[in-house]
Amino acid sequence: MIRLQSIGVSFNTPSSRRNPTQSVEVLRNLSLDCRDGSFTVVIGESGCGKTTLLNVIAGFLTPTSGSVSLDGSAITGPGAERGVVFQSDTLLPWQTVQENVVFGLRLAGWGKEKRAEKAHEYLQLTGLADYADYAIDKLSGGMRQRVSLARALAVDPRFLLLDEPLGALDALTRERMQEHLLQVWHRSGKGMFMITHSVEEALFLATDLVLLRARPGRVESVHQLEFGQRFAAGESARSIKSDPSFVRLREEILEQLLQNEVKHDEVKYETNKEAWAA
Ligand SMILES: Nc1ncnc2c1ncn2[C@@H]1O[C@H](COP(=O)(O)OP(=O)(O)OP(=O)(O)O)[C@@H](O)[C@H]1O
Repeated sequence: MIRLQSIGVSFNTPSSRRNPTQSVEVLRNLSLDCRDGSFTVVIGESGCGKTTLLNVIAGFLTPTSGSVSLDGSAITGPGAERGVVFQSDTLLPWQTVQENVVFGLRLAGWGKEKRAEKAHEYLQLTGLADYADYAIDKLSGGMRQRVSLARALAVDPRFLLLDEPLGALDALTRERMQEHLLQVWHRSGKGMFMITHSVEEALFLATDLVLLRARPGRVESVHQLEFGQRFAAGESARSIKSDPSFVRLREEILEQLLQNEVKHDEVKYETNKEAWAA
């Protein structure tokens, strides 16, 4: 289990001559548990500290206060047990799909045959088995994100940390990718920690939906959900997303996010209403 205890993060901002040591508090007293095999999704207004939180878990950033641990051992830097997938893929365009997927294994000294075996396993899991020899630049955005997912999974992490992995995709591809993510989560048994701006996506995927409140970033509420499990058990995405309990919760959370935002900025309320609902 990944455990965040009373995390605080402050950044020194570009200083003025009058106030050379200005610091901005981004996260305050944030505690959260990410259980093995759970699908934790974090949502909250822009700038509330979601990526900062992911960076703390990934070990890219040391918190100013508090502690972050994996099974009781302090996280002090990046580690193979926590794979990261970013919004824009970081694939090597001159290599094939398969070469990209086994990139980390090659660095770890795996032999050719074992690499091919692993690649096959994860290309199957992400629905890319027929594209192993394709060049990266011949793939669509959704396929590229699936390659990123397969590459992160191939080194067998305990947790996958996903920073808005579907944010750059068109609406239809995004829906398909949500389903893919749930299948991968269900079949691989990995713990997922994901950031999104879409309330519907968060509700559909999460077992643990975390709402962050901004300035400074802190946990507002955590919802235990089972819509994703229903999809994994065979119910269709459309049936789940149109279920009255899903729609009601979507509206409640949307309203909560908008209320939080309006407290900061009256104008934002109207302009952001559509974006949240996307
Ligand atoms: N290295 C840094 N130095 C100074 N300020 C930073 C740094 N990293 C992030 N911030 C600030 O911390 C705040 C939170 O940023 P973060 O990227 O974590 O928010 P977010 O919720 O992920 O935002 P978004 O939804 O827009 O991606 C922002 O105000 C940002 O400007």
